[in-house]
Amino acid sequence: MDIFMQAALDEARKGSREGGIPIGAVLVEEGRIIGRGRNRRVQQRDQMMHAEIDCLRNARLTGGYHNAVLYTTLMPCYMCAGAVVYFGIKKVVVGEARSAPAARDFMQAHGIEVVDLDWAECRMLMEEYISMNRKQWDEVLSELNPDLLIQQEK
Ligand SMILES: O=c1cc[nH]c(=O)[nH]1
Repeated sequence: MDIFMQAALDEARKGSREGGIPIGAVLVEEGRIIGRGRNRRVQQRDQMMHAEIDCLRNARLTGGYHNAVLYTTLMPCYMCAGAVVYFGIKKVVVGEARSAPAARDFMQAHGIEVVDLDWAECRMLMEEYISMNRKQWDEVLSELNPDLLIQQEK
């Protein structure tokens, strides 16, 4: 069991209890969690508030995260992947990558190591959320840049 993915999952579950989208993230440096966050789109009515962004906003300032690893329950989207690249994070560990089109290739093209654990718990949490909130999740997906989606299908 990966304790850091478990911590990200705890964030996702917290989000779910708040009525939000169950995606969580933690930032880890030298074996310690220095930031935690969860998707708060619904709670704060803020479409920028993805789990990874919330996590980075909450992270302790250390003068860069070059030695940090980001754990996130869902493969990061392009916005979150951009933040990962911006902050020089070198490794991202992902709970699952099936629930949404995402930016795996973009991160790898920037030299970031991406580890996909494909955890059943992460998948099930999202599957349950999507089945009960189809309209809300479709709204999230409809925000994605269609050009990027077409590129992924190729
Ligand atoms: O919180 C979220 C939502 C969608 N995609 C992400 O990468 N994070």
